[in-house]
Amino acid sequence: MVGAARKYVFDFDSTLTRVEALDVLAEITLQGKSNKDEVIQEIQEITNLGIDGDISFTESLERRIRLLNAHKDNLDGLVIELRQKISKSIASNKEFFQKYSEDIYVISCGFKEFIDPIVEEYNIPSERVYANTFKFDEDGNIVGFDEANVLASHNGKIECLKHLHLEGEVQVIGDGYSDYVMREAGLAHKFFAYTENVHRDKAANNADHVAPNLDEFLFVNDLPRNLSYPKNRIKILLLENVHPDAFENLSEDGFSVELVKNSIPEDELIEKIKGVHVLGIRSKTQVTQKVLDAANKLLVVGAFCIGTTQIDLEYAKKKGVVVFNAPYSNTRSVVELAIGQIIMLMRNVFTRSSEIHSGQWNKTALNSKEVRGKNLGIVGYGNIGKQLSVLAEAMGMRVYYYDVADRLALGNATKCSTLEELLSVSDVVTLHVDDNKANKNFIGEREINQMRDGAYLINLSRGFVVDIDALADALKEEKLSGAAVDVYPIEPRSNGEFETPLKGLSNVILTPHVGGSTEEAQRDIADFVPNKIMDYINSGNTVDAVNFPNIRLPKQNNSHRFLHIHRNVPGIMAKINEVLAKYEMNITGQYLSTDSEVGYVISDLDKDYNKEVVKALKNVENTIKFRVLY
Ligand SMILES: NC(=O)C1=CN([C@@H]2O[C@H](COP(=O)(O)OP(=O)(O)OC[C@H]3O[C@@H](n4cnc5c(N)ncnc54)[C@H](O)[C@@H]3O)[C@@H](O)[C@H]2O)C=CC1
Ligand SMILES: O=C(O)CCC(=O)C(=O)O
Repeated sequence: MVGAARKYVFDFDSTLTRVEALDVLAEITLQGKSNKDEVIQEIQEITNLGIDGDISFTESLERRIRLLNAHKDNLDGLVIELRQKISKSIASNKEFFQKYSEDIYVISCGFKEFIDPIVEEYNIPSERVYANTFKFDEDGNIVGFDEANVLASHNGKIECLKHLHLEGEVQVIGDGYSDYVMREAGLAHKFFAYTENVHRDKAANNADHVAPNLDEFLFVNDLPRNLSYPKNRIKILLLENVHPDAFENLSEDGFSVELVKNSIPEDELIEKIKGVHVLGIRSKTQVTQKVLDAANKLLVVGAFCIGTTQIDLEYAKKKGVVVFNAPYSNTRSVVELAIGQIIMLMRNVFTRSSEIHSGQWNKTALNSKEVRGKNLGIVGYGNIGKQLSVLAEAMGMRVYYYDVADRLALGNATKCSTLEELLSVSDVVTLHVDDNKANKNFIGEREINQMRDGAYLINLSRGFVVDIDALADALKEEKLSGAAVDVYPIEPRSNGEFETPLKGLSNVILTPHVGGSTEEAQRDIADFVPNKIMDYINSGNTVDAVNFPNIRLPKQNNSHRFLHIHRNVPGIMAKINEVLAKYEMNITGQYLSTDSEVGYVISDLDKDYNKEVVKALKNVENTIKFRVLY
């Protein structure tokens, strides 16, 4: 860690706090006034003009104080509000302020009356806070400010810093141009543009370093910090148009997120994955061995869907890459579409509709049937199959199901012991088997021939499950009365032209893999998967991972957390603890979970650690990945 000679000069508004204090004061003083919104907007505009140096600071201050119409009594309320609005990463790094208090200064064009009580809690005494002071009249109204204070004048921060005669390297951390000018004037050695709350181009473009939060500032200076690796340095790549909430959730937590609309082919992904820590995909992107080999930083893959066979799960595990999916978020959406398709097929609705679209009136009951009393055959009685079973029974259908696993029958559903049995009794067969590659061509010519003449087939599972040419032949030969297909053996990476042998066939409902594409499902996925990702990145928890031993260990205060992923060979745990003992680390919590291939251990340890221990743990034989969390 760096010696105490360096001095740190912090701005207050929008740096130490998330807000501009005078804006908050305006909210308080203008409460209930009819022109509140206009006045606040005017104050904000004047604030920004002053911060960016477009009007003189003195002018900006005078104009704002006039508009504020504030009283001394309003200041207590302001301090209470500001305490709630400390910048997130400032609040989580209190330790730095406590340890380096003697070297920390606040130079602000705000007011000591509200800055002092806030920074006092961060161990910064009033004598190291340089700011303006208010003028009050005898009734306590704020009527102005001390004009003699250099900070009330344009470029006052330069004068203030000059008078301080600070020794050692001086670093300025602030969001505005008025902070940068101290560096420009040659009084500070470095300027960090602080963008956690507001990104001002003028400050960022002139900065020696842009710090999206205090973690970044502490990281580049190798100072004590809450997170060993700042979140803004964690790169997340989200493909296939995942719901924008996912971007919001992950960006809000501080990660650097890139959103790409479509899926990308293997050769492009091999390039793009370099330096990426988290990859988010849906069903199209293939995460192959080659992609995983190129992924030099990859920690997690989030499948924003149910299916995960597009990812080489075993190889990912071998590389220490954890995979999460959203096992239930779109279940109901698929079920509702299946229900709709059963009715539409049996009533021949799409045929009747197409006729009218082409200018033909054909009122007929021919081949139009109620679903009540008909036999529905569900193949794959998992989450989707079971829910469909319940809804179909509520419509009066008789449900039969077949599953390779032993599944409890819901309601009055009848279990079939073979696929053939199910096919022979069903008026409608609907496929909900999982995306296991062993299910390729599971329904082919032979199986279709085992179906009842005039039956219907629905495939909402995966395209490769059905031999699509055999299905097209059966429809053309009128062995089947209709089909609904949502998934295809080969699907395009992005929206555009598409061809299938089923195109143009009568009573065939074709949809572009939208079984799970409802607003509700996509929003739920965009909440569920990012939460799993954040839980793993921030805490190391792997509960609900699809390819990894599951662990959850509650966060402990005043400890460091080490995550160690290793090949599951005998004696590794002993070796890890041997290293920890050698470096006199006190273990305050430890949890190991293994499967046949890998072991994953989380260790919580006493506060301070020697950096050599990190090297030693990485060097333990059979280590796959090692990460210090905090
Ligand atoms: N069209 C779309 O947009 C969507 C499609 N899906 C597909 O639906 C599938 C099913 O989803 P869930 O019900 O959540 O999965 P699940 O894993 O809960 O259920 C799948 C069931 O299929 C059974 N199964 C697997 N192979 C079988 C076989 N050959 N014969 C009989 N049973 C077999 C399994 O034992 C399991 O009970 C997903 O894997 C995915 O491929 C899921 C969501 C959206
Ligand atoms: O909507 C998607 O991206 C894929 C849906 C799907 O097939 C799944 O969840 O497995």
